[in-house]
Amino acid sequence: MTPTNSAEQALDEALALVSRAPEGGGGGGTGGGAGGHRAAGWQRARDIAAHAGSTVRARTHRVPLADALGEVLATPLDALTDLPSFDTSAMDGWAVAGPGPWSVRSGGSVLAGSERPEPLTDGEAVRIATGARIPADATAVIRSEHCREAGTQLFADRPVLTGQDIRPRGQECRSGDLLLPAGSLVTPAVLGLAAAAGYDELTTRPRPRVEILVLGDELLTEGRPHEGLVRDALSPMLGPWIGRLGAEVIGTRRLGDDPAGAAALLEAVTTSTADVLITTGGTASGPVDHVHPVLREAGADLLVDGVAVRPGHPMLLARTGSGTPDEPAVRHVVGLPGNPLAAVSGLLTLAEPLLRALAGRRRRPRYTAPVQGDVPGHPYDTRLVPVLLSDEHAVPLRYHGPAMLRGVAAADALAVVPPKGARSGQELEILDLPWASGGCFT
Ligand SMILES: Nc1nc2c(c(=O)[nH]1)N[C@H]1C(S)=C(S)[C@@H](COP(=O)(O)OP(=O)(O)OC[C@H]3O[C@@H](n4cnc5c(N)ncnc54)[C@H](O)[C@@H]3O)O[C@H]1N2
Ligand code: MOO
Repeated sequence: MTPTNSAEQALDEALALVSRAPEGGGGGGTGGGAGGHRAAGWQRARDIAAHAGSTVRARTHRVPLADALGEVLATPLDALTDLPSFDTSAMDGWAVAGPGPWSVRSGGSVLAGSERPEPLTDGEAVRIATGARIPADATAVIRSEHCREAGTQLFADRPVLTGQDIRPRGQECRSGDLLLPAGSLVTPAVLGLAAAAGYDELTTRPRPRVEILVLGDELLTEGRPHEGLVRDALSPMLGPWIGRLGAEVIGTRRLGDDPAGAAALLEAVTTSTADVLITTGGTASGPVDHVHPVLREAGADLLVDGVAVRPGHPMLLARTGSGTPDEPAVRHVVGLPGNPLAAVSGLLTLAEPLLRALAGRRRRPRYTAPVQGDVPGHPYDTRLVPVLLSDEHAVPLRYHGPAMLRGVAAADALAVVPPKGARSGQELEILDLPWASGGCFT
């Protein structure tokens, strides 16, 4: 089974043959692309995007614990207390002092959270709960199932070791110990640790702010496509997706293909309060594709202008502002192609590494999976193909054409198919979709 759309592939290959000159391997080189773009190799484009994000001066803020989820620690997490902060019982049972048998102290149990218990005298036992404070001079805790009461005496069923089932103060950490370094991702586990260690707030790097601009006159916001108009598939998809990438989406706007749309785009590129503008459509060389002209007019630096990847070829990354006192705001623009799967490709190729770096997050560890079935390749470009992940294989899905979302909507991940394709069983790099695994906590 070769679960690819071969007719579409043939067309893509034919187009590539007439529109670009071959570049050795396509994985790292550059070459003439759509509209004279200089396409970066796929991996190189990701590296440029990650580097662009890592060179922006980091902001920090102090937020309540719950708001820090998914952000990155801007300062080390030092313990504000010993943990545990008192000697505590690890089990429900008896705190005892010295060798047994012990005389049972009357007057109830020592419970978790109760006030400081009276010290034990040698030969004495008191009933104790898990998490309760150990009375001074106790030498061990005996689990309730390992001893028996007879009258006012307590007998152990097995030898009792000094210190058994007592968690001594500071066993996990001492006040001031480094628990996690700056740069750690705040996961649910980190929130738990921070709370245990006494934190109410954390100092983190704020999420990068993203504004989404959806370009196109042919887009409907409701109902069925008709009369050459299509539903806007990107507005509903991009906001939540970009949120899952760890960014804060401050707004999504739709702009027309007319001069007013171009003017609004120029204004956004030059004055938006977002760290990153993500545009869709208008990246190619059609009569109303005004992303390039607007970036030129804004004096933006084009860091990536086309990528040797299918779909998604005309995607771009640009930067405005230099971070100097004259131009304090550095702003990046990610131009995603309008074709919906091409936009997804741009999201994973450029937006994801850029946003990760701006958020201060480490790059995702790379991993591979063997592909099921031969996968045709583009002659020079990398392909990103929606796959389902089974226990053993990445299984390519159909409906992966640039204008289609049917494949990716059913997918766990995209597989990175090198130029010229892959043989069945070949290990392919896998790009997880943020909801499938390894995603953000948003
Ligand atoms: N002469 C050339 N033409 C094209 C080239 C090329 O190299 N030379 N590249 C093709 C490729 S590859 C892609 S991808 C597209 C990129 O086009 P744009 O980014 O300029 O996008 P548009 O032209 O505005 O739209 C393309 C396509 O996508 C539909 N679209 C746009 N926005 C949405 C949306 N929000 N929801 C759903 N569909 C959307 C739009 O209707 C078009 O069908 O350019 C090729 N052309
Ligand atoms: O094929 Mo274009 O590369 O993104 O649709």
